[in-house]
Amino acid sequence: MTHPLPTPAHPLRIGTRGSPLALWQAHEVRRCLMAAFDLPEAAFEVVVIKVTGDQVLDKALKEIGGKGLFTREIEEALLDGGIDIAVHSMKDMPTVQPEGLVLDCYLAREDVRDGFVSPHVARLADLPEGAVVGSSSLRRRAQLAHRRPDLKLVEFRGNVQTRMKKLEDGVAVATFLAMAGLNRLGIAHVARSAIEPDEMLPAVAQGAIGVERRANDARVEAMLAAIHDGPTGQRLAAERSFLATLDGSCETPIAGLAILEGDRLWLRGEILRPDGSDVIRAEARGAIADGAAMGADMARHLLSQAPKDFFSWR
Ligand SMILES: NCc1[nH]cc(CCC(=O)O)c1CC(=O)O
Repeated sequence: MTHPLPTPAHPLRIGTRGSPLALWQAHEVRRCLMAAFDLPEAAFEVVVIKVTGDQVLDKALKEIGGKGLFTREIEEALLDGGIDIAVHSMKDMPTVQPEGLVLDCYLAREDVRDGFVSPHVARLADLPEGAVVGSSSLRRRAQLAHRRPDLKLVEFRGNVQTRMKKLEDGVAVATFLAMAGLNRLGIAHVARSAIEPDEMLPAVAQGAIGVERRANDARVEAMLAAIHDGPTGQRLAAERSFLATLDGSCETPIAGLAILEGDRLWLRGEILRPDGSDVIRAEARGAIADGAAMGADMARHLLSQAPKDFFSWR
């Protein structure tokens, strides 16, 4: 390191949302940096930033206007210099960052699968005819409606505890949470089973933590390079290029997953109508270095297959 490292007197400020999962992720980034540079905990300061998306719990996310809802205030703090890095769930991140910010550091990816959460039913396939399931994710709702048109879908938001209470109260018999979040919070047991990607393809970048920085901050750039996970970067390059070409966000019914197989990359993607009446899927295999091009090609292929009115909900 040619740059001075942070010290307890001049700590590196890590910006995050205040949810339990977001805090865990910020502390994980701190742990990685402490280990990489042999620094004490006091060389870092975790700064909690309130974001619009966390304060509006009574409305469906898509009503309050999706993109950047959980990130805007954090990115403003980063640009203003109030924080030095920002930690995000990559699943929630738009594919384009504001001028002056860069998002190219990813920690090693967690479990990418969705978890099936239910006090009564062991697996997705065991849901009885007409069962009520709770989810506010446009992707999960569309995938379920497609697979099981008999199910009744209700909106479900709030933290894990709130959702578990709703299940106990009988508001729904099951819901879905990313296994990554449950694993990180040490509560994977609330999921009765993990849903394999061929049954429910996860959201692009699900399970990956990203660290955003100012483009002109060379010290932070060098520090983040030390904790970046290359394979996760290769997978997200393909998935996020797919998403970018579709012009989607985490609140649109788009799913995508890249898996590395030796020196090859296997990419799967799908787009759905929100009511599940239609799904268009594709998959491709190619060289890892071609991941971004594969993602864009796959997106264009899906778009060319989609009927004219497929995106009329946008
Ligand atoms: N959209 C909310 C969100 N963003 C990231 C995660 C989970 C952790 C991850 O995927 O990295 C979740 C909650 C969920 O889908 O259960």
